[in-house]
Amino acid sequence: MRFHTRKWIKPEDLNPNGTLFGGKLLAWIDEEAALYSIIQLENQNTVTKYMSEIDFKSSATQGDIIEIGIEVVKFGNASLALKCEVRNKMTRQTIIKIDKIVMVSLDKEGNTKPHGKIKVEFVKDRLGDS
Ligand SMILES: CCCCCCCCCCCCCCCC(=O)SCCNC(=O)CCNC(=O)[C@H](O)C(C)(C)COP(=O)(O)OP(=O)(O)OC[C@H]1O[C@@H](n2cnc3c(N)ncnc32)[C@H](O)[C@@H]1OP(=O)(O)O
Repeated sequence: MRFHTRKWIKPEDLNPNGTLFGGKLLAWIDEEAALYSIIQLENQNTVTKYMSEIDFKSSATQGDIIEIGIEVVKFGNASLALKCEVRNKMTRQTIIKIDKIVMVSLDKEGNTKPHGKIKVEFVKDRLGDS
């Protein structure tokens, strides 16, 4: 799994108990999954369809640095299934794991649109040699 994004936990990210607010973390994960999928599928009209069980294994507190990892589970027809792990950058302790996030590629009318992708592509490969 590649951990693309790091976040520094600030006061505005905390719940009243002084630990990382779960909703904030889910918003970051959703954005990460959306951006990853938009780039992979080369379609800005890509939406979150499904998230499997969410298991908060540990928390984070102010000043912690966390990192968000995404890995492809499966390229479907219009869908892209991902898995996600968020961990503490320093301790490597897992904060959350989501086994399946399904993103779906849509057309301008909001109907599913086959994306035609079968494997992870890297931007450098798309640019070619020129
Ligand atoms: C270069 C950089 C540019 C940057 C540029 C930035 C642009 C900045 C834009 C940011 C964008 C952010 C986006 C954020 C993410 C949201 O916030 S998205 C908002 C929340 N999500 C929604 O509103 C989606 C609402 N749902 C829907 O509209 C409809 O359910 C959908 C998505 C059109 C799908 O309709 P449907 O009838 O279920 O379609 P269906 O054909 O049955 O299924 C489609 C696929 O989903 C799969 N699926 C359906 N249900 C399930 C399920 N329960 N479990 C698993 N898979 C399922 C199916 O198996 C199928 O897979 P494929 O066989 O095609 O591979």
